[in-house]
Amino acid sequence: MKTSATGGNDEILTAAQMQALEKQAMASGMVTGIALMERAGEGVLQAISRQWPDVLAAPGRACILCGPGNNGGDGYVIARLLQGQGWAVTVVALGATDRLPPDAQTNHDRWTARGEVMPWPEAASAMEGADLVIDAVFGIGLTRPLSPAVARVMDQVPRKARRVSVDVPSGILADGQTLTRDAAFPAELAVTFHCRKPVHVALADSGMAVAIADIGL
Ligand SMILES: NC(=O)C1=CN([C@@H]2O[C@H](COP(=O)(O)OP(=O)(O)OC[C@H]3O[C@@H](n4cnc5c(N)ncnc54)[C@H](O)[C@@H]3O)[C@@H](O)[C@H]2O)[C@@H](O)CC1
Ligand SMILES: [K+]
Repeated sequence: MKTSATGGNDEILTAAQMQALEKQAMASGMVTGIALMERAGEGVLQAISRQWPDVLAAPGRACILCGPGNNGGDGYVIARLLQGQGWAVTVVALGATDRLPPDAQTNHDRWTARGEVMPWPEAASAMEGADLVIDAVFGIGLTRPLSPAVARVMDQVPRKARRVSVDVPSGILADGQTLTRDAAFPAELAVTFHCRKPVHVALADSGMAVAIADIGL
């Protein structure tokens, strides 16, 4: 199996088990959600560097697709970190950006102090010519098939770009059940957190690179 571990461990947790673990860690005061989100964003960049050592060394143009939950929050962290490394970053948001969960909202607001957020209908033009496309649309919170408007964008992701999914490729359920619409982000690399979720085993077997980022849980 092509698992390039960047930390984490060998267990496999379902989405519900992972959510419970994060909740417990935050409730115990061991870590805050905002710290976990920052580590998640940093972990994705570290995993990209390990997968393709040349990519981050030569800043280019990145497009980050951000969803309505905490997976989107990770995307806003990545946008800020990439911009700090000299990348030209375009962020595209799915849905309203004033009703995000608190940690995602904080990172959205940190991003908008630095750059713009484009609305979802502009996703295809925003991705055009990008060297790196990051999928932070849905993670372990996905519960149903992508809407047609989201599925269409997944088909338009430029294949010349390096394509990275945060946690789980959007459109695929972390626990591996099949959805009625099979559109999903065409990731080359998926970077998950703490440990793999059930679907990462099958994704790695199908040839996708899967990295595990240690977020200190
Ligand atoms: N503080 C935290 O909770 C952390 C969360 N992390 C990230 O947060 C992700 C989980 O975040 P969330 O639980 O907010 O969930 P997601 O961000 O995966 O999904 C957001 C919301 O989208 C809605 N949804 C589900 N399927 C949909 C569909 N097909 N179309 C439209 N809307 C749909 C659901 O209501 C869901 O809550 C993880 O995958 C990981 O990337 C990491 O940042 C680590 C810390
Ligand atoms: K994702």
